[in-house]
Amino acid sequence: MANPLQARAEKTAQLYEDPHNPHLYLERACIHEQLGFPDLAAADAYRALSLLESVVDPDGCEFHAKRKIDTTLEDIVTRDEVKKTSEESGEDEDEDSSTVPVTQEEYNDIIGEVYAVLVCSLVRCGCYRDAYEFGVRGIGLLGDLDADVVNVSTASTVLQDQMDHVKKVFQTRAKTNKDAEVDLDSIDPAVLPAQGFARRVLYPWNAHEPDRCAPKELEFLNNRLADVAPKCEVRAVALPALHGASADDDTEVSVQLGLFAKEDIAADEIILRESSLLTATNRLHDDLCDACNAPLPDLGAAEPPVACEEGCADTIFCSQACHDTAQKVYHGAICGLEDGLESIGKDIPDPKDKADCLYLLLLGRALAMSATQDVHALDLPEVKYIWGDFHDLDIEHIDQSGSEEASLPFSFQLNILQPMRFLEEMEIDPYESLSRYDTWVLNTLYAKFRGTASGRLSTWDGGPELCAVHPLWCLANHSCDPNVRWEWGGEITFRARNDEETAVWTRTRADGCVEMKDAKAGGIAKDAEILNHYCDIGLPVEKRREWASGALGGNCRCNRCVWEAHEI
Ligand SMILES: C[S@@+](CC[C@H](N)C(=O)[O-])C[C@H]1O[C@@H](n2cnc3c(N)ncnc32)[C@H](O)[C@@H]1O
Repeated sequence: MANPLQARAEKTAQLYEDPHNPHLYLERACIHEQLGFPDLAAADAYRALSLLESVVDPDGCEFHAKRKIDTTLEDIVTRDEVKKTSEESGEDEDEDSSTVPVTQEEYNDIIGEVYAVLVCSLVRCGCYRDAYEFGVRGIGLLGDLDADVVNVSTASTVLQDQMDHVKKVFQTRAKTNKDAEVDLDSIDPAVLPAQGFARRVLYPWNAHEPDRCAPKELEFLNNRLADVAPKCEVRAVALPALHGASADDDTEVSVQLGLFAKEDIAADEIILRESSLLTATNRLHDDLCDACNAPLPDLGAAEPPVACEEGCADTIFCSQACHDTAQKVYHGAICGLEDGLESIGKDIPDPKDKADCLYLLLLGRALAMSATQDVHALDLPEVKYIWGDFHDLDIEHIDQSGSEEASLPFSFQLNILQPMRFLEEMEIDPYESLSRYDTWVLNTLYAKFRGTASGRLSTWDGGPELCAVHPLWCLANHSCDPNVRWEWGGEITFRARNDEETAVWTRTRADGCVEMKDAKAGGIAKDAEILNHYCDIGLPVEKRREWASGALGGNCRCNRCVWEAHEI
């Protein structure tokens, strides 16, 4: 392929014109595979598969596979025949005379390759559970097809090879005898990992990401900050680079943003108050405001809770103001559609999956915001300027074995299937809306949320139940010797620490003596950086590093950590 990026752009443009064409999704999946994006390839192959299913089960599918007619006589004849048949039967289902339905022959031609690409891509991402499910389905289906059908035997061989790989993963996970033969039917899919990884990168075709350190963008952010934190300012700052190879080089820096004090700030002063509608909860039938997640007032209060008047029975707001804002910001597009949407990502039995599902719900809120405001999700002000912790991308050198860049949790359920369900429940055609909600857009949203969202734990079971992105609050960097505390009720706040709250540095010398450094005074001096804490600062250095490494992208190298770990 001459230039895969160019080929991808051309194929994507064709898809925008011809969004229900499974051939094009399969072709783009192959380009994504070559570009080293098996996650995007899996999503395209799944779109092709879902559309192809309509060929064999037209009544069971909402979206039907069709393609723009080309100028061949055959296509024109087919189009005219379809038109005649629907006129005779009184149907006017497909008024679009520029498309023809995908035929059974076309289905037979590509179904094998679609399964092969889907399963290979899921295996490459490490999503073995869904790779197994589709592999078994594909092998069964291809077995039923005529062996003469084009590509079937090649695809069957590919699927069998992939299943051999899945069997090995199963044997390792289930700790069974490695030399024993494993029967595909005996595999318990629950033993296989469902979550793999995708590259966490700024996609070369992503034209939505701003140059956050440019003076114009800094001015924009500072204007927004004026109301939320009048004594603070956003500035560019050089932080130690903490990812992978850079982690060993303590001179390498990453230029990012941070919050700074514009003037002296007294101890205990609240310096930032921010509320956000980019929130999500996994509690069903909640007693929290649907918009800001503040507790709902009592029914008998002077200003009682406000229900959605369009019949969303479980959508309650803490005030008329939250109701009105919600309608404009995110609820407009989903008003009246609560029943279908309610079941997605909530009531998760396994606590391990709860945090990941909260990110899915946050994604759902971002989709609702985008649809309500008719704005691309990556251009929403709550999203556009937040940190995505992207790794550098070398598109010329693709590491097929999986690379350090592949650090974004990725699963078939959370990145492909459930987002499509969200769109369908929102009455948005996921194929026609590809330019807005393509998988790379969703991955970018996830990368941003995973780097910045704050979570709240349930008072019932200690599991995560609430999360939100506060786009200005999250500009503050971390230190294990922070100068602020944060609290999150309806709004999130920063309060300057007082003398009793600043961290005491402690380390044990080789001779067993404990060394301590006097804690700093509270308050924040003009021009000092506002330093938040992403972990409990009462923990010892190893534990703090362990807890904060996910949010930081590596081991903390703040002054306190470096001193306590005897690195200076
Ligand atoms: C919530 S964001 C903080 C704001 C971010 N600097 C920005 O430009 O928007 C978290 C990211 O900031 C960086 N960061 C925060 N504190 C850091 C620290 N003490 N050392 C190195 N990097 C830090 C890490 O890259 C981390 O993934």
